[in-house]
Amino acid sequence: MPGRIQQAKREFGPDYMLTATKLSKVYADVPAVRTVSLTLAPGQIMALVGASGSGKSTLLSLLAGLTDADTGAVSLNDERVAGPSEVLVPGHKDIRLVHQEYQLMPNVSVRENIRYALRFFEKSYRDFRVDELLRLCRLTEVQDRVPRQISGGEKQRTAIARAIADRPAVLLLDEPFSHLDLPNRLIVRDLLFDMVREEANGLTGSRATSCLFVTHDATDALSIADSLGIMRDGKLIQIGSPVAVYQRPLTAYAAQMTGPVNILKARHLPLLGLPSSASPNELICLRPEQIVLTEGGAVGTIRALFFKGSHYELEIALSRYVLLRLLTTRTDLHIGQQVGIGVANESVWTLKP
Ligand SMILES: Nc1ncnc2c1ncn2[C@@H]1O[C@H](COP(=O)(O)OP(=O)(O)OP(=O)(O)O)[C@@H](O)[C@H]1O
Repeated sequence: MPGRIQQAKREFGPDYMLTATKLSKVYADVPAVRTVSLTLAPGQIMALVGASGSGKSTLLSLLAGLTDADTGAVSLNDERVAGPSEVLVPGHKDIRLVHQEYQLMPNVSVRENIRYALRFFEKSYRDFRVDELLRLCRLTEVQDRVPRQISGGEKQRTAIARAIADRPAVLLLDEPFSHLDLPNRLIVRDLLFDMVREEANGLTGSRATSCLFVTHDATDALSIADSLGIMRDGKLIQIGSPVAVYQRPLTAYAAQMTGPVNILKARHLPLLGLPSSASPNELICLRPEQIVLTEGGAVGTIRALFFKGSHYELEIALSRYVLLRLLTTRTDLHIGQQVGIGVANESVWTLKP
């Protein structure tokens, strides 16, 4: 019924743009976050990828209003998100952060954990929404169990269900995939994807939730995010579409954070049958899938061969110093075999130092 849907939209509030401007945070003498600026639009999924200690969790906590920034500001549309030292109850009512530890209430059931997030809603809507969330998050079967009686994946999904129950404007997730096996990763991935997409497209009639998640593994980030940022030593060093960051990483670190890659000095390009570069010490990157096995190309020796299910990953030595990784579906190869390889010149991408 259109009337009810419009009503729901009003109850859940307007769409929000989250903006961080030059955020910085130093712990003792450790600069955890350094002048980070970003914008998260309604209905957008952003992923931040970075090594352990690069400042991802601290940044999430700053964005959620749970840590005071030393400098810079967070705002939701035109409203500043206050830090914990400025308010009685830390956090912002329209921003949810799901921690790595889930933080479920230990002594109440899964159902009650989710229901609690809806305590200010009318009972009939609350019951309807809890059932809907249990179904969406595949928790119906375990709804009467307490957290210690469910698996890690079920805990993770309960935490997400609780966080999205009242359709926050912004959902922040700290390593949502890190402790999950493949089936659970896919469930959580699809859940986030559907939630943001459906609501962004107006299918549920409520406001568009935007989602920012941090991870040290880019695999999920590449497939579900609209925007991918790379964090290093507290800095957001690159941000763009997953395709752009994957294909055109600015640095060796950004290349390595977004997937398997070969990084070599430009002076070795002739070994691959490519023209030598004007700057021989420049670093270049080549993704493994951009190298093909071919007759008549540069010749190398297979040093290692790893079965990956749908394909093999090969390590091919072109010289004593140059080892390349590439992918193939060929099944007739063995270690020590000499093979020809080919690389298109346009696949080569020069990195900044
Ligand atoms: N409460 C704290 N007190 C002191 N230093 C801290 C504190 N929290 C984080 N740090 C430091 O700040 C830096 C960034 O930590 P943060 O947890 O934000 O990184 P991260 O990228 O989320 O790491 P991980 O992936 O391992 O969770 C690290 O050097 C960490 O040791």
